Amino acid sequence: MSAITMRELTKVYPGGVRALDALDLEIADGEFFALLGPSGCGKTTLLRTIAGLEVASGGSVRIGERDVTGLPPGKRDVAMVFQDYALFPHMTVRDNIAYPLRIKKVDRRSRGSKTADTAEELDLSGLLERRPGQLSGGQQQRVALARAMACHPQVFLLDEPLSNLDARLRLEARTFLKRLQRELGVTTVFVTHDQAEALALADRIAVMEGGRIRQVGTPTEVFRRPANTFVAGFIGSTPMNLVDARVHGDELAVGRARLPLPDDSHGRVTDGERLVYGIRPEYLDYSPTVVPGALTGEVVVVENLGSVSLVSLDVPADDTGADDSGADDSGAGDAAGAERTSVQVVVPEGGEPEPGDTGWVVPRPGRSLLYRDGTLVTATATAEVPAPRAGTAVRS
Ligand SMILES: Nc1ncnc2c1ncn2[C@@H]1O[C@H](COP(=O)(O)OP(=O)(O)OP(=O)(O)O)[C@@H](O)[C@H]1O
Repeated sequence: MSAITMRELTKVYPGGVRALDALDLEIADGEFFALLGPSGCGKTTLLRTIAGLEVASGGSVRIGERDVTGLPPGKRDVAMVFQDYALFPHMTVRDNIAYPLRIKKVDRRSRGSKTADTAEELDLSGLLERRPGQLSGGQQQRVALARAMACHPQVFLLDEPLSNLDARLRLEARTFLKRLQRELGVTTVFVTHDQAEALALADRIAVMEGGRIRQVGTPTEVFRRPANTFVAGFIGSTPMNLVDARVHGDELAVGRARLPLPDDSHGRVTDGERLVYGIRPEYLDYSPTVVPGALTGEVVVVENLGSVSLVSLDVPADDTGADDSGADDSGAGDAAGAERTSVQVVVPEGGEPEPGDTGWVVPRPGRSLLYRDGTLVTATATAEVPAPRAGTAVRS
């Protein structure tokens, strides 16, 4: 078990693609850590560079006390599980699990006992004589994990560990993986492009873009307080509402609505300043009746998500004329096709409106965020993040 520390880690592929750009990251001993981001952001390159399968172009990787930057994969004491599991098709499950022990020249007797123990732990004892082709996807995944575990490495590296499983098996495997990691307590880094998977599994998440890290935090932190609009748009099963706004005294003008300034923005914004107002659809309450000052608009789409619906409202976004010309009061702004923006709100079962209805949406206290030039305007202290409740609104 070990911490992993990366300093100014850079990887430039032949041809000039800068897949990792002077990246700094610390992963704690025993942590279950997710690398998350869109395709091409450098997740797999980072994992492979920790494993030693890619050679860093600059910077360093430390595992525990050791600088492993120049070491080959076999000398790093890490085990990697590949997306396609990379099992040997001609070998039995037993031989697949024992393979790395054989490479390490572990004697036959302890090889046998370690293989049996690991198989037992992963519920594979009854399958030891089968070949990979005779196993289900979930069983193959467990064999790949067993092969990685048999050597008791300091670090597990998992590349999209659940992506080859169908939706139901994936949920099962998720629970299994989380329990296993907790029991073993081995520092584990996994790559995923699925934000729901990262939120559900990880102790902490690094959200990456273009070879850099845009935010590192617990699932609660990245969900509730995305550090920038990139993370705000990427995390969450429905993206955060991000709407143009203007500071108006101690209020915020969003379209024609006047909202209270978020608590932690007091003293950090100036009157008249243009910012982006962010609020998650889960943290807005829908009202079919007038709420003075609230955001209001026409319901355009109602999507049924099971126990809740996602309601999209078309909200007038343009507040520029409101104070200066009084044109808004005449309704001329609408007729002239004033800018509109879409605001989404999660509505519980039974309260869904119909398309064409007029609705009002009210932010829950403490959930509104402000972004200046794409960066969160905040006091930054994570202590300000309310403690997560059981059954938090993070959906997966
Ligand atoms: N062997 C290579 N040679 C040249 N460029 C590469 C190589 N491997 C990856 N790249 C480039 O490096 C960047 C990062 O790729 P990487 O595979 O690390 O991204 P990723 O976040 O894992 O993406 P995905 O989710 O699609 O797997 C991409 O622009 C990719 O095209």
